[in-house]
Amino acid sequence: MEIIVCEVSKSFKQQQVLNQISLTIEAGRIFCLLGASGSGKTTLLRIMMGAIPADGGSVTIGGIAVPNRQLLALIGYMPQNEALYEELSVWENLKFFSGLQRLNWKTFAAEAEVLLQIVDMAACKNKLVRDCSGGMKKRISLAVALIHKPKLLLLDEPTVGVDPVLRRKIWLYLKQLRNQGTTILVTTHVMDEVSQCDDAALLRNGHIIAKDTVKNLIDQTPDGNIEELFFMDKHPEKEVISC
Ligand SMILES: Nc1ncnc2c1ncn2[C@@H]1O[C@H](COP(=O)(O)OP(=O)(O)OP(=O)(O)O)[C@@H](O)[C@H]1O
Repeated sequence: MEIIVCEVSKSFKQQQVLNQISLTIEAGRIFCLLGASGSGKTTLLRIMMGAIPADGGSVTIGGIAVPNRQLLALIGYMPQNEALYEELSVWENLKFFSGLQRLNWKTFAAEAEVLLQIVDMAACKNKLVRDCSGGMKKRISLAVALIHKPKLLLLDEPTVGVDPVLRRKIWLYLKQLRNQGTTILVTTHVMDEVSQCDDAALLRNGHIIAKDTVKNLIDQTPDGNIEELFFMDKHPEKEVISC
């Protein structure tokens, strides 16, 4: 599902976080939104799915203007801070969220087993979420976002705190989903993650300072390090103080 972000702006009180952001995310690609902590990645993601309103501009997903209740059924959202029920087990959480998406039992059970294997939580499926570690909660949250096989995945820093072996497994799975036509948007401030993606946009001081295929972005740098593009920004604005 193609996402078109058109001149989106957002301020919190006096602080302008997003300044007329325009961006097209092509369907069936893995797109990375890269920016420092506090640069507005989560804010943009939340506007894209209609969780918070923009002050100006518009977002369409698959040609439908956001916010739209029907669209939500097609989106899998993994927030940065897990929104799980601590008093329920891992399995019960998956069951609860699949119920919101009206999955029947058989479809749910088959999909849940597969996802728990992928995020390496199959052996802990009866554990209460409150007894899980931060990294485990992250993995459960990813499984929750995927349970209804969404056409669009919005993943806010999905692999933070995940060990390298599992991270590789998760990326392999995301690429498999991409190959089946799922559009995936991930935010990160970790450069390594960008290389897993097809396209990337760099967010700085409320602006997109570069956007292209990851390959083309790497080719623009002297040493193959996309991070360099932040230093090569030709229009550095006054640093935004975010606290
Ligand atoms: N509801 C809110 N009220 C006030 N300020 C907010 C709110 N949400 C976000 N902000 C501010 O907007 C700025 C951007 O925050 P955001 O969470 O979008 O950044 P981010 O790039 O996702 O950061 P991180 O990588 O640390 O998660 C920050 O300065 C943050 O404090």
